[in-house]
Amino acid sequence: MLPLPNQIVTYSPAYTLVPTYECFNKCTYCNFRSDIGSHPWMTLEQAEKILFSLKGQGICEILILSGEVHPLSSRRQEWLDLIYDLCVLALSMGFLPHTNAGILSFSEMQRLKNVNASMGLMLEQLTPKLLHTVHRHAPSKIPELRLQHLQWAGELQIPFTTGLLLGIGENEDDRRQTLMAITDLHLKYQNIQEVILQPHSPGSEQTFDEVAFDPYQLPRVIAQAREILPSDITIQIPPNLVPEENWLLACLDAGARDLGGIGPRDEVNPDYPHREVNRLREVLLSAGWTLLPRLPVYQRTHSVLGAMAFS
Ligand SMILES: O=c1nc2n(C[C@H](O)[C@H](O)[C@H](O)CO)c3cc(O)ccc3cc-2c(=O)[nH]1
Ligand SMILES: C[C@H]1O[C@@H](n2cnc3c(N)ncnc32)[C@H](O)[C@@H]1O
Ligand code: MET
Ligand code: SF4
Repeated sequence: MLPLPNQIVTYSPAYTLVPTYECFNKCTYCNFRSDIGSHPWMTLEQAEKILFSLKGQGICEILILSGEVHPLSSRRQEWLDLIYDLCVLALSMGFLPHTNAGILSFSEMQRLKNVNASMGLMLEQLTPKLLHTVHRHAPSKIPELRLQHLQWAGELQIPFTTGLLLGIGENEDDRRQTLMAITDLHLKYQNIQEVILQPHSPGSEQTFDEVAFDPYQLPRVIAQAREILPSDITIQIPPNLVPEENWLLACLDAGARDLGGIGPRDEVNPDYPHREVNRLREVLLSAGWTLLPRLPVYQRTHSVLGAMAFS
């Protein structure tokens, strides 16, 4: 018997490629970035080897997640070309790219749209007070810039993932404001597929010494988000950052319906490995949920690449 639609929870079998860890921002919660010039960038030859080894493993999405090169740097064009070429390579090998490379210009987004099934950028939190704390040295996290990026993604009709980073110094009202801004953009452009509610999870590399977002609060925040967001936006949570199975199930009861990209290494939070997909499937099934894989595009209407994926 097929599961009822409201009993389905999805995930995307994914692998993350990192063009560069180098980043001109210094978000204090980041465990990912490295200093400019400290490591060589990924080469297409390296990427080809990795992608070749992934064939036949059921992986569909290639998440291209990058540190950011300053918009005025002489290497900006080379960086964007590398991201573009990685997307083309992934497509040519039968994968669907999803790029989150931080803040891009309109023309950069326009170019990457042609080689991505979908794209993403976390709004994090809109409150400007974070520019004095965790984002003090992170010009890419200026709220207006991120809103502008989302607006352009809407104008370009790019199927899009955004989200909130939770527990970085915001309060409940700040979260509500951020969720309302996402709602407004979606009502205008209808291109937001999912909103990630991402609990801040400390790792070994970061300078921010705040505690983790309390995972016991997550179901409440999900319920709040579900009340604000339009019903055609799916709420995504990262299962590796919710270690207790009962609480993961409580998150689903509260309205989360997607577990994001699941792959061998969480590049953003390498200290929190994923459970085996089979284990996740068992846990969910014990409470009546059916875990199913999905593509990085939800609908066929928004992008040519998306339509091709379903044909
Ligand atoms: O597609 C995305 N996946 C995001 N993911 C998912 C993730 O990078 C991978 O898809 C899997 O974790 C791979 O194992 C995050 C995971 C984290 O632990 C922390 C932050 C993120 C943020 C994003 C994101 O902005 N976009
Ligand atoms: C790619 C996305 O990863 C998220 N991100 C960055 N660092 C952390 C962390 N320590 N814990 C959880 N999420 C994090 C941010 O929201 C960013 O936009
Ligand atoms: N640098 C981008 C951002 O923060 C994506 C990767 S973050 C680990 O938005
Ligand atoms: S979170 Fe993204 S923008 Fe911030 S320092 Fe890390 S890589 Fe750079």
